[in-house]
Amino acid sequence: MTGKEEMTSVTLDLLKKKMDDFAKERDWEKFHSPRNLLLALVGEVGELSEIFQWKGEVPKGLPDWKENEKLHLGEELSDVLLYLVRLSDICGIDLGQAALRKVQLNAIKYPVKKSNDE
Ligand SMILES: Nc1ccn([C@H]2C[C@H](O)[C@@H](COP(=O)(O)OP(=O)(O)OP(=O)(O)O)O2)c(=O)n1
Repeated sequence: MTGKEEMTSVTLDLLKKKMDDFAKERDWEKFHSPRNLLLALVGEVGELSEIFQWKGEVPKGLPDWKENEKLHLGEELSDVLLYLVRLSDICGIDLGQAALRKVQLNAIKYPVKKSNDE
């Protein structure tokens, strides 16, 4: 990674471009079909789950975790994100816009007043 990239805020569009370049450079576009990407995504969610498996409840911020455990967690979270971004791109979905719209729909479905009353 270049110094410039480290200072640039990471956007979904940047990750989308990185994944597209990664696949093109290796001639792996043929493998990145919607179904393959979905299965890869689910596999990475499994790897993410394994990190928490058998640990019991974990305090927020993971204060007792070693640095290498947190590094591993970051890697698995990233794999999930990267496959999700790639799957969305290959399906022609603008993930950022879709997520923003979903946040708005959630706010309508769960009004602040109503949820505070319950
Ligand atoms: N056909 C592929 C294979 C890999 N990747 C990228 C996306 C993921 O970020 C990462 C996944 O790589 P691995 O399949 O090697 O999985 P892990 O990194 O989790 O390794 P391991 O399963 O050995 O823990 O590489 C990809 O885009 N397309």
